[in-house]
Amino acid sequence: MTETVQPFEADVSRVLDLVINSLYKERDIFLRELISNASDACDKLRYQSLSQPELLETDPDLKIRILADAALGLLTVTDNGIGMNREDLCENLGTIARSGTARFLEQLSGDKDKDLKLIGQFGVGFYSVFMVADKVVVQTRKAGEDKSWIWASDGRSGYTVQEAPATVPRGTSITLHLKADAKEYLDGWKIRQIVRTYSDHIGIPILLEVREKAGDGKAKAEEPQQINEASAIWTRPKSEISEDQYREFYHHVAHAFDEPFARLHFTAEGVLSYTALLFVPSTRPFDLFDPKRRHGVKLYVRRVFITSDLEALMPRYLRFVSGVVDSEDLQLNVSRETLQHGAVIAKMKKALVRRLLDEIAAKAKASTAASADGEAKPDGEAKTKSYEDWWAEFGSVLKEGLYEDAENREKLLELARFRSTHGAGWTSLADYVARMKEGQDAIYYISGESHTALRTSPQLEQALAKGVEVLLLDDPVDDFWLPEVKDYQGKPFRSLTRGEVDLSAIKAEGEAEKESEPKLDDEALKRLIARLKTALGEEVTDIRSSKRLRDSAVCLVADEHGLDLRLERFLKQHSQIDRLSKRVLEINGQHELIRRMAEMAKDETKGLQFDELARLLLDQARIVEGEPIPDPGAFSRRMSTFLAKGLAA
Ligand SMILES: Nc1ncnc2c1ncn2[C@@H]1O[C@H](COP(=O)(O)OP(=O)(O)OP(=O)(O)O)[C@@H](O)[C@H]1O
Repeated sequence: MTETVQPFEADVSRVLDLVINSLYKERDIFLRELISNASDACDKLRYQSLSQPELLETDPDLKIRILADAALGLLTVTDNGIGMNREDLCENLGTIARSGTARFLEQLSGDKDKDLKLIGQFGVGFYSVFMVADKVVVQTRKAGEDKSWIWASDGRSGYTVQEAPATVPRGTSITLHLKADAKEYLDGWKIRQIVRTYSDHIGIPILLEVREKAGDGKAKAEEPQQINEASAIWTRPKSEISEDQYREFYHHVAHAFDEPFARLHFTAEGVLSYTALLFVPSTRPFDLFDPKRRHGVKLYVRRVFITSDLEALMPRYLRFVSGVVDSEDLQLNVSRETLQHGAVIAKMKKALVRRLLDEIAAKAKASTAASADGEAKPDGEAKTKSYEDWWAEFGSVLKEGLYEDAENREKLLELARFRSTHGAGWTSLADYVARMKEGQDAIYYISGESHTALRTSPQLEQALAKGVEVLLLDDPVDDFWLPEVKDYQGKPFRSLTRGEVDLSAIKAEGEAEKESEPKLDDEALKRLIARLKTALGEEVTDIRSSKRLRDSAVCLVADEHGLDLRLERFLKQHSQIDRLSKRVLEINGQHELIRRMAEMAKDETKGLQFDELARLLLDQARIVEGEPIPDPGAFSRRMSTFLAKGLAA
């Protein structure tokens, strides 16, 4: 019975093209992908058999077999795991199920080197077989089902699925018709070398059988031999695991292909007994902000895989962590529901989070020490990322913990890095506090869309003149944790764009007071403010003399009890609020324009002109703040009128 060829989903075709054309030099990885999938399939079956032992049929010893048949030019990888039915085949091998795929494809630039790096991070899975095979046949039967299926494809036109004429053993068998230039994969030595390099961490036996072509044209068979250690890597002593083995295991569990940034491997004994082998990636996964992102930490109970998406095991803000936690205490047949709310998981989570944060802190410390040394790193270390570079990719996620996890807030604040007016790089809060000026009792910050634009905000003029450091917060998540966190080491966080800010108590050496310049006296200021209030009436909540401005004439700030300016804009953009609230307008009594306006305010014949100027001033403050001006046409007319007057004078 033949079936018509079904086309691959568009994404699959694109990924196939990329894989075949760009990863050519690394084609050994196809075998790693097949073994990785086979091992996952065995894990899934072992778990399901806990509640349905009959699924194991008469074949309970889970294993992976590789058969290299030189006479036929075929390489077959077989597992007796969970298997696939017709729907599984179409869904898993005809589409790309992974949620980040679309974003991954969007990020491809057409620049071969860059794309290669991306593909390396993404992982290519099953489709990598088409680098070495011009035809692939999958025979499979799902555990507990009678029907067997055959899926076949040349990796170009699409695929066919049909029911197999005879029942096949449970599990999946994938046969590659090797291309003429890929016959090296029939060599036992080559296969052993690939398995040693990439798949040595696999916890179930991998058996290899090689059939060579004998002189008489007939096949000469070798007895199948086990070619791996077949012990789960996390159960082995640390001293016996090489860096390469750790890395390959990380690639397997995380479905990632970067260097891990940090690793945690330990066994806890006592009230709770478990082993954890966890990894922190160095490159941000594509789907880090995808709500459907699969959870990265797998739960095992006494070496049996249980689940890979137990939310209770890792907090959301550590969703980039992947690896394995293997418990000795849990019941094997306990339901997911019970696990999710169980005390054992909660306790493990607490300990895991603490140790992970400590490990990241150790990385931060080592990275700072290394950059302070300024020594050239040995070759092996050159690849490791600095903590700051790592933070740039993962900081926004970790900062979610500042409002989600009050218990670890202190640790997270120590880990956090920010842009600030002190240099171009990142700073820690500890370093900020160490640099605070005499008389300074708060950590000043300003938040907005980009730290480069923030550097020239009028609201930080006084602070800059006094040498007071200001954090430049340009990550939207900052607006969410700040209201919760309030202080660091007893020093409150203080926004420069909200409420009244008075820096006069801060003593700063060599402070260049603008003493020489004339200043409006209190009386004149009061009068001007009253006059501005009549002109701008309903448009602002208040008008006051500024203690934060130095060079600019005006700026906007939010009410002490209102939302910070940027948070409000952010909420509006995301339709969480209908409109922005009214602002406070601050004026700089030392600015020439403000002084001239004070003069103008005394002259009643210039009333209309004053009103126009006041509106122009307010619009100017809005523009600097990046806020919309309500009537751009009127703004432009006023501007032209005053410019023309200025030129005529
Ligand atoms: N030997 C197998 N037995 C059972 N299911 C399999 C087997 N091989 C592949 N699959 C199914 O096909 C899916 C797609 O496999 P593929 O290798 O392309 O992606 P993946 O394993 O999900 O992720 P990655 O690309 O990172 O390896 C798997 O998730 C699995 O459901």
